[in-house]
Amino acid sequence: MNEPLFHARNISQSYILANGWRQRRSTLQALDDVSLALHAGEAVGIVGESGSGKSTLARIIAGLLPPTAGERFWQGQRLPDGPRDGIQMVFQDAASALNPRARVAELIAEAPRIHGLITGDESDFVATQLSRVGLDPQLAQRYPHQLSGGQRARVGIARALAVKPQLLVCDEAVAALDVLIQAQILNLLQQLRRELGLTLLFISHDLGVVRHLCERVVVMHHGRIVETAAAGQLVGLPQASLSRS
Ligand SMILES: Nc1ncnc2c1ncn2[C@@H]1O[C@H](COP(=O)(O)OP(=O)(O)OP(=O)(O)O)[C@@H](O)[C@H]1O
Repeated sequence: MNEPLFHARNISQSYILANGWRQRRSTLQALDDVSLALHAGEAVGIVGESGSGKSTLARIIAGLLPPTAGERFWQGQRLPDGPRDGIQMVFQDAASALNPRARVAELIAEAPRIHGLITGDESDFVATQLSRVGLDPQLAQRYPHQLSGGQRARVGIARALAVKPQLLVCDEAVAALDVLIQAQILNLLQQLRRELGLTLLFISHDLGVVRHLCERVVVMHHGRIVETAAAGQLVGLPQASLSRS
């Protein structure tokens, strides 16, 4: 197969914990030598029980957390620590991920403005981004608390896409939504993936959600990748190993 779009190689992550009143320190190994390659245009799911390291890996891939060990590559070139426009993240709880004091227009326009990606009128740019995720452009003047959960999730996706990423990392992006809205957001992600040729990394504790969207599924357990399979082949995986503890 050709060069992956993105490659995380031998990633490990330890967190230092301060325990109790004596502040004794201990180390928690959240990721242990994880490698993952993503090819352009594919949708890969990561499933695993609570605490298996999914969010830690997502944040490292997105450059929001420097790993204790390991390297990231973009089209074969080693990436320095830190975020980059080509990789964006959509978070579980759009309510807390979106600045409550910023209007939707500002939430969407801020990063592309800084990166010089808005060439014409800024409100037209925002309207286009909102329409693309199925939102009425008039919502641009609202604050996050004036939106429904589903609308906030769409704003979170619009904000991530506004800087034209090639890789979208979704960390439990639909977990906080009710089932009907979840299905709508999954369909939107599917449609955007096709339209924009996105590569998707979709993290969830729910195998059903992952199978809806992804061709390939990676299973994590105790900070390691223990299985990689085509999504359809994971039908028989014990649900208990995926449920939240
Ligand atoms: N900032 C942090 N400081 C210390 N420990 C952390 C930190 N973030 C995560 N951990 C620990 O690292 C391990 C992996 O956590 P992580 O959130 O990556 O797992 P997860 O699979 O995403 O879990 P969940 O499905 O519950 O979100 C857990 O034991 C967690 O308690």
